[in-house]
Amino acid sequence: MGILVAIEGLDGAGKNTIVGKFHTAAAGRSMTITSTAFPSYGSSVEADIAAEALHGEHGDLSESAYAMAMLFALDRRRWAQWLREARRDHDLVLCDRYVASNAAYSAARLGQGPDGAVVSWVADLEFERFGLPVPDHQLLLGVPPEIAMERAEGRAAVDAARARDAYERDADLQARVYRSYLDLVETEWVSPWTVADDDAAVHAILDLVP
Ligand SMILES: Nc1ncnc2c1ncn2[C@@H]1O[C@H](COP(=O)(O)OP(=O)(O)O)[C@@H](O)[C@H]1O
Ligand SMILES: Cc1cn([C@H]2C[C@H](O)[C@@H](COP(=O)(O)OP(=O)(O)O)O2)c(=O)[nH]c1=O
Repeated sequence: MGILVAIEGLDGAGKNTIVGKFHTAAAGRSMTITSTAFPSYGSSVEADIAAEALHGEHGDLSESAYAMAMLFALDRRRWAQWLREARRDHDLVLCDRYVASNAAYSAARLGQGPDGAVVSWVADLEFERFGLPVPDHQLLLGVPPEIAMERAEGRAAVDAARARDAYERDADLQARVYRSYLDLVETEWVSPWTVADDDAAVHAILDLVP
């Protein structure tokens, strides 16, 4: 039985990059590791519809914070059993975004705090009703909005497939999402958090593996 760790942060913070660093570092410590990423584009219709909405399709769908959160939650629900089995079979299971993404982005969109209605709704929906495992630990990449946005812009400039979506273009939203994440950290939302970046983050999390 290993630990399930959610990696959180803004668009462009470096989540995908750090997952690669975890795989390399885990090999050096001969521990078993597996990872996944949400939204799980290409393998679930809900994730694809959410992405299309964020890129301007489906009329005003992306205007509804609750509709978007439900799509992301339904996408994740498909992975509930995989996640439980992965934690049983590996020392470390990483999720590039997890339920806290839904909490942070929804709260930011609706102008609510960590005790607000949408954050409780997300936790109840995903953990209680959909049976997703509560993460053992959560890592917030402490990269502030200005830097994360620069990185996302740089990525979009070299890779047309990574054109920025409605959330990524909205500097004000990114600033509010970062604040929401810090609120979740401060209230230890659902499990303990570490705020770190780069190698320090990798070492801090690997040291938690039993
Ligand atoms: N520690 C870092 N320092 C500088 N640039 C980085 C760092 N980590 C990632 N990047 C770059 O920033 C961009 C976004 O990284 P990525 O891992 O795709 O972010 P995310 O998955 O959080 O959206 C990429 O172009 C990546 O090469
Ligand atoms: C997984 C997830 C993402 N999001 C948001 C965060 C991102 O801005 C957006 C798309 O996810 P993102 O991680 O940016 O996907 P990609 O980098 O592969 O395009 O959706 C939520 O609001 N809730 C969620 O549960």
